[in-house]
Amino acid sequence: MTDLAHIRNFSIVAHIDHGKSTLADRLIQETGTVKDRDMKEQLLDSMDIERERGITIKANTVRIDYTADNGEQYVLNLIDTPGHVDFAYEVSRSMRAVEGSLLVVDSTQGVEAQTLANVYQAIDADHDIVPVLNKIDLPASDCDRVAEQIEDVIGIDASEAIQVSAKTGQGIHETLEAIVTHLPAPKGNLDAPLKAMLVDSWYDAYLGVIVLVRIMDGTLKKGMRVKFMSNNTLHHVDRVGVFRPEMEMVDSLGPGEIGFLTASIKQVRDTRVGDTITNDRNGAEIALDGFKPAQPVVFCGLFPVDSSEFEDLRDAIDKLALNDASFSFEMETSAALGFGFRCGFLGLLHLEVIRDRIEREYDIELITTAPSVIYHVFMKDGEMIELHNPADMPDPSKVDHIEEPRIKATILVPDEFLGDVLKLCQDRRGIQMDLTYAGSRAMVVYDLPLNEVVFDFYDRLKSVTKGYASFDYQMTGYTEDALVKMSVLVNDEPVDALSTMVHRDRAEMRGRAMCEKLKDLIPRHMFKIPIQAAIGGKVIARETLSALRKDVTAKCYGGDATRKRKLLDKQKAGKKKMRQFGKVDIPQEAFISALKMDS
Ligand SMILES: Nc1nc2c(ncn2[C@@H]2O[C@H](COP(=O)(O)OP(=O)(O)OP(=O)(O)O)[C@@H](O)[C@H]2O)c(=O)[nH]1
Repeated sequence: MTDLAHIRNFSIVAHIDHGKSTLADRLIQETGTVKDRDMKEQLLDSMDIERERGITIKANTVRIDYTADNGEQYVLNLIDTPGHVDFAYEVSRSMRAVEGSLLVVDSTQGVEAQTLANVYQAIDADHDIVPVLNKIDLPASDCDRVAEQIEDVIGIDASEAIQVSAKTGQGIHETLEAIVTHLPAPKGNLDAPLKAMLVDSWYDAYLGVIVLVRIMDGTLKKGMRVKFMSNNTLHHVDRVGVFRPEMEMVDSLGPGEIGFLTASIKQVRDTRVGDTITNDRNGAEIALDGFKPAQPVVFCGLFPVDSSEFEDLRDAIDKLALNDASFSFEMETSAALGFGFRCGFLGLLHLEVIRDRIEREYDIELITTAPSVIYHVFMKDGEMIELHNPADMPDPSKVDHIEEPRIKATILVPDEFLGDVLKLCQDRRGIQMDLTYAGSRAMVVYDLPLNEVVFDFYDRLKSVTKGYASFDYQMTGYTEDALVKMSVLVNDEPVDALSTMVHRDRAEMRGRAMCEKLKDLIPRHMFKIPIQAAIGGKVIARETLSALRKDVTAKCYGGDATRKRKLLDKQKAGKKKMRQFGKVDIPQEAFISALKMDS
């Protein structure tokens, strides 16, 4: 157990790619926490997929021993937090477990939208903040300008910002000293009953559920019985330990410390993030302020391309959900796609990560239907239905009105692209709330419908600004609008997986665009195929895919049977990734591509 005065708990907040993980690696290396030969790049990003995509998904933790220039021994606990908007909630909960933050800003870029969003979370959690200007080894680094920007835009003192290159190691020692001298020691009472905050939990194949905790008061000891206060369940603590970053067992953890426990818990779902853990008897009476649970905001259907893989998909989803309480699912049947699951995600990146993991780790090819947000459908009889799937839209004659979720989006963009960004937001039914300048960059705040953002807004934003814009959002609430369900019919059969909710004024444009896209995406068949978009019974757009006249084997005149078979086999292989709708084959990519909008 370490005395409180010699503990510092901190997190690193940064915009994506500003060097948070590299800096964490450097801090670990400089203090000899991991031997040089064991050092891999981005040590804290443990999952393969994270390493490949270079993004941090789960919060990770490491305990670092550091002997400061004053000769004293300190324990530094770093909780690494994700930088992407989808995981803003994970950032907020880990923030509550520490007292300070390093604010990392790339000195060649400056403050970005996620820098703001994350630093505001740190300020909300009452953190002391040490600004760090990273990437000073690069010629484009401009520390004075960026320090000024931090003061102007964020409003914190940056006169003592530390200049660092996480790449070369310059400034790392100064950063460690600043953590010890500028960040506060945690507070806590050793003699009080145990009060530990459940910060995070995940499933480990060998140890069962691992629970990351921050001890507020009292002591957590191996062998003791504890109570989870949210549901009064009792558990026998069989291991207590810390991350260095590998697990190291210890006998106990005291106030201010961060570590983990295991207690033969089988499912992540049995551990509620934000819960308070205390003694089974004479425990704390008042729990810590709970956190809000993560709510999925984007829903889509996942179906196996090969329907015989449904059970495998169920297995994969069950396993993934064990480790990810923010991912929700229920079984879904679709006339067109057969059996599958309707799944809820924190955002699009979360969706992509889960889909990739199913395809890659479980080797199941998937059809992903159009992502949708949750609509509130108010019926004439006063009932309110939460609509997760446009295919379940009730009969419109019984609907009184529909509300959709809206967001407050903050976009930072260099001046020259401002016009394009405003146009994009306007086209997506946005309402401009604010426009300010910080140097040569504009900061625009828009009120936008979430449904216009979930699909490809971020891709479009990146492409119209050549990657220079940064974007962050928060949900604000629900408002009523003129929304309708648009269905798509291929060869006169409705394809429910392609139905979407759209604004009435845009329905025709969207319908036309979708039919044109589908016409390109669906291969020609031996017969003519009408492709239609409709609202209720009314067709609003139509394209016709003409019939394929030539038989692929026709040119193999003569009787070369092998060649003919080869050609047919080739055609079959091409079909593998398609699903049949009535008599029509629709390729997998059509489901996503058809919904991408060009504006
Ligand atoms: N030249 C230079 N490159 C750096 C420095 N620090 C980080 N990088 C590079 O910048 C890129 C992003 O760094 P990361 O550490 O992955 O950024 P991050 O903020 O952790 O990103 P996420 O974990 O995805 O949020 C990587 O290619 C790093 O190698 C630095 O000081 N100098």
